[in-house]
Amino acid sequence: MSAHKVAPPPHSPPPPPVEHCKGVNGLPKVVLRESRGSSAEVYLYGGQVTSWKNDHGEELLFVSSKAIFKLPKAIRGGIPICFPQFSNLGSLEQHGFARNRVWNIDNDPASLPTNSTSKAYVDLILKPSDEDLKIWPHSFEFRLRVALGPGGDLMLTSRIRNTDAKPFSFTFAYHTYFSVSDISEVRVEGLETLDYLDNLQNKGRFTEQGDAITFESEVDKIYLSTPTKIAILDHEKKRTFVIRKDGLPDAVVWNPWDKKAKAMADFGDDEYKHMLCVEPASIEKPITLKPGEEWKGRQELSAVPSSYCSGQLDPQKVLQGC
Ligand SMILES: O=P(O)(O)OC[C@H]1O[C@H](O)[C@H](O)[C@@H](O)[C@@H]1O
Repeated sequence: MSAHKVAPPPHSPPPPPVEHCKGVNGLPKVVLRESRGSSAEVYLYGGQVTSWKNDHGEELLFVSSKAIFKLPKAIRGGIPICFPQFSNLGSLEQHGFARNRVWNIDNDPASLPTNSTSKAYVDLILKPSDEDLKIWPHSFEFRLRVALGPGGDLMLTSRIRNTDAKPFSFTFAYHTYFSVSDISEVRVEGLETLDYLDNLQNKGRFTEQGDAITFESEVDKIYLSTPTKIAILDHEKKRTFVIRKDGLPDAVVWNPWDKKAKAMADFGDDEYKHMLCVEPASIEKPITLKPGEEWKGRQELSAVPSSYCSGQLDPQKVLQGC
């Protein structure tokens, strides 16, 4: 008799690829999920990615335990967007205002070519308010797409259009905070032998010497005319981040180290050991847009096991995408 046969439990539906919900302090955020398990979170505050997890649920970005999710302080970690000014290179506040404005969902994004079948993406838009126009008198539309690829890659595409009647110029960076096991075990490949401006030496211009970039003290450098691919090798985690970028010739490398860490209210004293910023940017040569023109800048992040390259931390293999 089959009277006692228990029906199999109903399958719970898979979580949606895009979910709009509330984050810290009730701030609106969007969660992206890919079917194999990777995920990302984007706050409308700052248009800022604050989480990127692989399909094992491991966090790949650094966000400070002391981050303040409250206007007007930018969120410390994830991927703040520096626009229309990087650092203090102009009359605006440090890193411009895009990172501490509330962005909107863009329900009518002008079409972007998609080369992926993923539905896990969101389009945001930032337009200047009347107050913004007083401090930076240029009309623009900034469209940001954040997308997760089927393999868990995180892609950010920025499109900035001049909707003004006169040209304007800006500098830009994706201020990406990577999570690393131990900064002293990390190497960056792809920037060796390049020229850089050293923020710790009055932006003086120097040429990088030696093989790879390793870390044993504070670093704050703007590498110039960098290749489209940069790798961060985390020896202890046996993980390599590969950064691919387009439209962004420069790359900032920043770690505040112990003294600066202590001086930052929204950053833990020892957290510098577990983060590294590598920031695809356009700084040395500001971008100029004529009325009606649009600029596009992209960064694509992947995290691969270092053993992916046959167990060798061979930078050339990583950079060639073996
Ligand atoms: O503290 P923030 O305004 O977020 O800036 C954090 C850092 O951003 C960049 O990496 C700059 O090159 C650094 O000079 C700066 O200290």
